[in-house]
Amino acid sequence: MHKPSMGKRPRTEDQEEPDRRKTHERALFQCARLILPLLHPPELAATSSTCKTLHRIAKSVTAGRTSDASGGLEKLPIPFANAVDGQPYASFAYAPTQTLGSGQRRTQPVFDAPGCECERCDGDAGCPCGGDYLDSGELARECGPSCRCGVECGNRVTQGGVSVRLRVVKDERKGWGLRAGQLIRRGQFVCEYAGELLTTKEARRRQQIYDQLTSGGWFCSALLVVREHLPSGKACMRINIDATRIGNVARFINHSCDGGNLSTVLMRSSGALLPRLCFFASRDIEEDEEITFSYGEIRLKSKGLQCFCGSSSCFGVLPSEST
Ligand SMILES: C[S@@+](CC[C@H](N)C(=O)[O-])C[C@H]1O[C@@H](n2cnc3c(N)ncnc32)[C@H](O)[C@@H]1O
Repeated sequence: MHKPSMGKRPRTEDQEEPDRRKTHERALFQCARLILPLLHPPELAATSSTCKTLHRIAKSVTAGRTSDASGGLEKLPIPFANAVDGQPYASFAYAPTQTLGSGQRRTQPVFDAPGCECERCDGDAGCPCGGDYLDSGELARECGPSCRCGVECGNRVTQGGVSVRLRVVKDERKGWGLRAGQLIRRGQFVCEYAGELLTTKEARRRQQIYDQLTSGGWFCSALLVVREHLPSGKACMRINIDATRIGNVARFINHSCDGGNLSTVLMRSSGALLPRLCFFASRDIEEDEEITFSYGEIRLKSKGLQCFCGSSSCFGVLPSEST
């Protein structure tokens, strides 16, 4: 005789379906939360239109990118603001300090600077690494890896990243630009120009590509060439920093023919391999004022990109040098 079973009745396929779907959705959600933040804006938009779950995650990725250009890599968030068009943010990989570009060998010439032996360097007139950045001309020194003091030393102001409030704001004619999010006092450190350090050969190769892209439409390159004259006066060291693909907030600083409101300082940290290009406020900068500097004096291309700096000394054309 057939006896009814007292245990659980086996579930039908129809009953299992919702559970299976939930498991799939959970797995999709977890994968998407890891993968979507890695996508470029067009891929993110395409993915977002495939289903509600991905749309929701893509929206939160966009909101995160818009609220902080540094993606949490600086002490303070650096939000984007755009009242010009629908682009919520600019896409690039954020690096708070310089990185070695492709083709660069890892062995760089070491700058032979002995570090200091101070217990505390703050206000210590005897510290050999110190100096007043604004009055030091274009070259300055800070404590660094070969010093006895630690990272908290007051003579390492450019090594902690951005510590003033900044915003990236879109302008109709100049594209994205950097604005002060607070009053910045004369002499305050604003940011370093961080990007990929390139060999001159690689810089020239990239510049050619960027020139072609720029002539073909709206493209902004951020390749900066810095020339440092060595004390002998006979030689010149050249530093090529490309912040176009990998860089920090300095890649948004636009040019001003009157020199803008920043001083550029080549900063050497005692014992560090290479100097870094650092920006300090050359005067008080009001909240919401655009932060600018001069890209240079030379204009090789008389028909170069039009300048919209708006200063009374505007040349009408952006500086252009042979790379
Ligand atoms: C380093 S990027 C600065 C950020 C850029 N505006 C963006 O949208 O990413 C340099 C480019 O910005 C634009 N730019 C900078 N200063 C400008 C100015 N004064 N007038 C017009 N365009 C400017 C040019 O297209 C230039 O090639």
